[in-house]
Amino acid sequence: MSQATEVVGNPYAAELAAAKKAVALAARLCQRVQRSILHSDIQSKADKTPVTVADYGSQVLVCLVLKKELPSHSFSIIAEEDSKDLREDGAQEIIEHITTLINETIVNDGSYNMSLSKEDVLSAIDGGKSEGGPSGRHWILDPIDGTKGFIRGDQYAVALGLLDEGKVVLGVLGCPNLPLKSTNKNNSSSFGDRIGSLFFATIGCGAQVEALEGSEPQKISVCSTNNPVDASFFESFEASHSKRDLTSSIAEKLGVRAPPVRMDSQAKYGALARGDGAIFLRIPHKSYIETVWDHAAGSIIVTEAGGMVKDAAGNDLDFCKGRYLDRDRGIIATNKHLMPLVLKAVQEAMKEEQ
Ligand SMILES: Nc1ncnc2c1ncn2[C@@H]1O[C@H](COP(=O)(O)O)[C@@H](OP(=O)(O)O)[C@H]1O
Ligand SMILES: [Mg+2]
Ligand SMILES: [Mg+2]
Ligand SMILES: [Mg+2]
Repeated sequence: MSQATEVVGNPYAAELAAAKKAVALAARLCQRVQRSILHSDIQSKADKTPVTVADYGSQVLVCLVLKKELPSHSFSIIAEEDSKDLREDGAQEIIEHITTLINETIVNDGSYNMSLSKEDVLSAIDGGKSEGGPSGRHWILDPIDGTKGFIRGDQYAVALGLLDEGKVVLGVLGCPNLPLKSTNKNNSSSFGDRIGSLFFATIGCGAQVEALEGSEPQKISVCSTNNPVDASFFESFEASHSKRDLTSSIAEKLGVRAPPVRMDSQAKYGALARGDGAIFLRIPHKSYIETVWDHAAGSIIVTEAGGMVKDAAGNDLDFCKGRYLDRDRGIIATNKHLMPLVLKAVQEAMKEEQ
């Protein structure tokens, strides 16, 4: 489909074009950092989860591109990172490194003739403090989702969504390490062996994928199986993010035969949306509270590809309660045939949980 046909009838065409540009540019910075990541590029946050120079750099670049490309829009963004740790004593070197990475990425891209100072970088990071909510428009950004995968050299995603009057209306997922070709033979395309996938969707317009560095977009859809025996399921690579005793008991109840496909980040939602697997299970420990940026982009890509995304009680995810997701524990994504069966198995497994 050409760019021109893509925008016809899409009320979010301008926002989608800006979001794709923002995610693609941020992904370039991430790819460069991942190729030669150093110990000094990584910090530990107060909650003991990691953050890298690329998480900060990606957040700044996404905000910068959205503001440049949509100058007449008021700008509110709920983003994962803040500058608190970068404002502590001893962080000068890391801020300098982040600033250099951002400025070099801007120069190499050539779209904007500008250079940011260290203070510009810190205040751009802090621009992500919006509380979102049910009214107005708010971007939702995970500058690197799957930071642990990113550090390991595995999958990660730059994930950007748009909330409009309480509903996620647009999502873009940049997955630099995900092959463009689906592993589902029924969805095989002419994409060859290229690595780097950009998934995107706007409400009512379907979901598509193209090469991260640009190619003709292709419509995608979730796999259509109605038999769980033929289904495979995705779960987190990190064992601490989703309880494996529960996911394996759910798979057993469903009769799923294939072993789980373990992958970091919302790349799982992208892979599910194009039919690489049939079910995504995320059942964190009871005390864990989900954030909106971990699911906004991925969930609209799956629903626009014909799938469903629910919490463990079968409710839709509610993205308009602020920075945290208001949901019953657990997130399940699958197609419309399998959802009732998976929900039943999830609820049974949770009842039996020790
Ligand atoms: N103990 C925990 N339980 C569940 N999720 C966790 C977690 N610690 C971190 N996470 C979240 O899991 C996300 C990665 O998801 P996945 O498991 O699908 O790779 C992380 O996103 P970030 O990497 O953006 O911080 C983080 O928000
Ligand atoms: Mg994080
Ligand atoms: Mg995340
Ligand atoms: Mg993140």
